Amino acid sequence: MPEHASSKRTVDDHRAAVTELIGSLPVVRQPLADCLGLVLAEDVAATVSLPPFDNSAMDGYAVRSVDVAGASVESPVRLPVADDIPAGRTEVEPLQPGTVHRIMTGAPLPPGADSIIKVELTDGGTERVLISGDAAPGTHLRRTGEDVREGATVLTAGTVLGPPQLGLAAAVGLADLPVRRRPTVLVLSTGTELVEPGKPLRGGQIYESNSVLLAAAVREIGGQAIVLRFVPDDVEAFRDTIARHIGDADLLITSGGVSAGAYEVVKDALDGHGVDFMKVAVQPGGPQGLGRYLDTPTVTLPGNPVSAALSFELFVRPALLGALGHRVVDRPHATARLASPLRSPAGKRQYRRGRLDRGTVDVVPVGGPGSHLLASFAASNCLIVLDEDTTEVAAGKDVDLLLLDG
Ligand SMILES: Nc1nc2c(c(=O)[nH]1)N[C@H]1C(S)=C(S)[C@@H](COP(=O)(O)OP(=O)(O)OC[C@H]3O[C@@H](n4cnc5c(N)ncnc54)[C@H](O)[C@@H]3O)O[C@H]1N2
Ligand code: MOO
Repeated sequence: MPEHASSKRTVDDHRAAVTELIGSLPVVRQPLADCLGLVLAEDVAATVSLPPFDNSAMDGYAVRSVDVAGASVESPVRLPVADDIPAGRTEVEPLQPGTVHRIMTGAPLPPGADSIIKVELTDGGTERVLISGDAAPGTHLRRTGEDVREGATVLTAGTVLGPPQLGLAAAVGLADLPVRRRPTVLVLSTGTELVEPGKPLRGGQIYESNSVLLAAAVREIGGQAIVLRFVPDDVEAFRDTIARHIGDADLLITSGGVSAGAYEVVKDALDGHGVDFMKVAVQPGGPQGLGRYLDTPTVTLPGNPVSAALSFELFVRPALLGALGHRVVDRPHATARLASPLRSPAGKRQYRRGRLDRGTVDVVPVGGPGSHLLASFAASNCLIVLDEDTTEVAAGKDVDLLLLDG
């Protein structure tokens, strides 16, 4: 059967269809420890000010600045130490004129004190202390609310929660945060020829790699992947495996079994059961399927390892990022000079593997266009995008890139 480029779906249309299929994930309150990389779904406010109370920024002595005015090495001031305040003291006695309190970093400032003399400017005394430096009012003090005021919005909806944001949430007293919950994604590989890595390989068999790659790609963006051991090319076994696990899943991703062969298990099992199969005008990654199987969003990727990886990259990754609430779902683009000429099939958007190294202006194609060349993909850090109208690009021409490590 001849291929008609015009009857194929565009990359952008397929991506939009996958995005619509997956939709948005529900908002839940998640403990901070499980929020890394997730997106805040609502603004959140501080339950306390930060700092919550006036406190010392130094280990030293809380003083009234007038009591140490003019103190120096040549003319030190000796004062009685009336109290000792470690960090964590919840009750502090007021500071009486003419006395000091020994105080540690983070300990509450006693009423009446207006500055801190750090211990290095003293003899460190515990009964009486010799102070050989003065301090203007406010020295080494951390004031209530100077970082955050109680009730203020500290993190806004749409923020990607990294270590500093999670630390801030904890500091203002929040134990959990409203986020879009992690999607649970079933990853299922098909093919009688596939053998689990670590087991002996016979002629005609290959090690199964797609489920490892796809599960890692799901986890990288914050999803939970459940890898179902790949099933042989047997429609009933395939349907049984899915039926046993699909209940709790937000998405089913399969790889393999979707092209034109005699044993296309995914197609045979899902076609007419809520999943449609089509060709997308892309290379690699042409044969695709999507729909709802047993009412669960289902995306069927082609089996060639680079096809599966690239299909995830182009269609599933942005859809899952969008479902998680990310505002930026695209990889960064760049333009670079092509180091060696490339050809591309008319009517298809081709994604070639490339390397663009820091400080260089040329992008170097890595390996050929074949969708079985996994090592080339693993050695790349960008994709060279050759659009549907491009059939060749000469060396030295500018090309559009998607940066995979950006
Ligand atoms: N007559 C045609 N043949 C093929 C066409 C076509 O249009 N007409 N399309 C080709 C393209 S493009 C692709 S991509 C593949 C897609 O095929 P399937 O999705 O049916 O995948 P399989 O046949 O099951 O496998 C393809 C290839 O990839 C290897 N594979 C599969 N799964 C895994 C896995 N989990 N880990 C590692 N390797 C895997 C498999 O052994 C095959 O070598 O079809 C072309 N053919
Ligand atoms: O379209 Mo297939 O995915 O190139 O190898």
